[in-house]
Amino acid sequence: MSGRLDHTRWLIGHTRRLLAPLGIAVAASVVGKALGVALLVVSVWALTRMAAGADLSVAGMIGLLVGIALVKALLRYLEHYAGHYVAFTSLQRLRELFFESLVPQAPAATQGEAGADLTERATRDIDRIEVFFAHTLPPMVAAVVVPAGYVAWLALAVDGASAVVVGLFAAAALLLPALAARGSWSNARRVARRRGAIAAHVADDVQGLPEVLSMGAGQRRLETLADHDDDLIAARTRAGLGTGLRSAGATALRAAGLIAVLLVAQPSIDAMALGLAVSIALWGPTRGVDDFVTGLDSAFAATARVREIVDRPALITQADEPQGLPQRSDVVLDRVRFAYPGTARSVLDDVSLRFDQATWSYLVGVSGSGKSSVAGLVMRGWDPQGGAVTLGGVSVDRLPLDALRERVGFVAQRPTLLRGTIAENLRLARPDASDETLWEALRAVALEEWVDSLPGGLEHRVSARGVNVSGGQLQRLALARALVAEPQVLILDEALSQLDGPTLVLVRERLAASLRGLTVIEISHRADLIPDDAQVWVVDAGRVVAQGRVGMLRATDGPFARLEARG
Ligand SMILES: Nc1ncnc2c1ncn2[C@@H]1O[C@H](COP(=O)(O)OP(=O)(O)OP(=O)(O)O)[C@@H](O)[C@H]1O
Repeated sequence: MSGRLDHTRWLIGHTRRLLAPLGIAVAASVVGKALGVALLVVSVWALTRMAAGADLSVAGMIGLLVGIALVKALLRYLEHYAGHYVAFTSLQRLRELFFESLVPQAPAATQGEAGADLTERATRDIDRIEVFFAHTLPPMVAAVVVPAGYVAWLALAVDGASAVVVGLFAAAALLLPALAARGSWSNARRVARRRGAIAAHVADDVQGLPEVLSMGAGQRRLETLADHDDDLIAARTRAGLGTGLRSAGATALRAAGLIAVLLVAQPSIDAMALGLAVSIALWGPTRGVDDFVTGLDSAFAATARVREIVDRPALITQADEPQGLPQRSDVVLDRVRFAYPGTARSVLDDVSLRFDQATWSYLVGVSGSGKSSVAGLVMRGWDPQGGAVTLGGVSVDRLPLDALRERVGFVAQRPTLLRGTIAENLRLARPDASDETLWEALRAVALEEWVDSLPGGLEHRVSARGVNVSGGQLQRLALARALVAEPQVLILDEALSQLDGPTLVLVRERLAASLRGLTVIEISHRADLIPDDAQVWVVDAGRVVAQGRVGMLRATDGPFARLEARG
């Protein structure tokens, strides 16, 4: 597990191009805090001078103090502006990095329960890192430089003994947070882990609410959530106790510092007054360190969670010199052997398949036979351990990943719609697609009458995940969306499974009539209703067990006919 120093290096690596604004924030913090101390010190110095009979202009002193206060306010603004500029630019970069690193890991990293946890890492964890960028370096530098400067001034201009005492107590106040460092760090990581677990648990419950309630598992789920909560509360209580003890220690230290100054500076009134003024005024800059230490540990714990994703070795890698895109769009698997990462069992064993350009081919087999795994390999969700997967004669691992995934459209059995209008959903891949293109796609999936009948038509709003449309409408909308994207290969993974027989036949007929060079690979566990003239591949337990024209296979007593008989 990486430590704080390592996380600091990693985070600073993302601010390299922001050194100028960071420098401005640090300088503004140092000068601003020095002026804050000066307000008190100058006031006390003026009073001691006046008490000693010096002829100082009160108006002039007030003018000076007002001037210092104004400049200090301006510098405070500058410190915050520059600090937050650095923070938000860095956080934006981290978010980009997070998503960039997820792309080659998808869908493996984004499947199932990982979703909610990933969302927590991509949003709230990255937000928590703000403390590191915006509220750490400037106050940290100021907490060291400002006391050092005033102690030097005290020593040179007022009284050496008071300076030593003020310096020692200021240093002790700075070192106090370090005493609790180990406990606070492990606690911060525990808090971060628990927060992630709670977010994942709540997301699962919200998504699976009907199942949880119908299984009578509501109470049990709440109890598990309460356990996570208890753990979080315990960790946060411990963190609060640490902060409280540190704060009490710092207060005691400050009081002791004042008494010590009085003891060593007497009988000189000047040394006592100025020593006290510097001591009291330095509480601000030194307290700054204590303030950010807790937030900083949360930021490092959040950094660790973000790095668990970003630093994870990519499942698939981009070719150093990707090849140009092929003209053809036939898909071929040649003697492919594949086991999911971390598992020993081959789910595809010596599999060779061929899906010709501009044809609608079928890949059928019982549940678990390896059909979806084929789709995953074509889109490079994973890479096979043996054999080759080619598109238009070029190995898919030689193609730029973005271009490959643009070319290969995919419609899942349970697709997701985004909250918005039907038109917005259909235009997901092509924001500039015309209304006519959208209607054409809707006609191809036999949805044009339904959309036309909706209030607003194309502008009708669908809810997130498409809960206000039926399963079959959802699947057909997803298919229309894939058609608008104009892929060259379209993989339908049980994507028409919720359609009744006649609608299924109608959609296949309409689509097949408008293929225009599109290569369609339909994955299904059902063999009935497939047209007689279609090419089909039958897989079973990760092996190809039959292949040919459907009509021919139907007439033979073999794997296809047996699959069809299962219904
Ligand atoms: N991400 C994964 N990690 C590990 N094993 C997996 C993963 N996805 C699928 N498998 C396993 O690989 C085998 C083939 O699964 P696959 O999803 O390819 O089958 P399928 O024929 O598409 O099944 P279905 O018709 O039920 O969708 C199954 O035994 C499954 O448990």
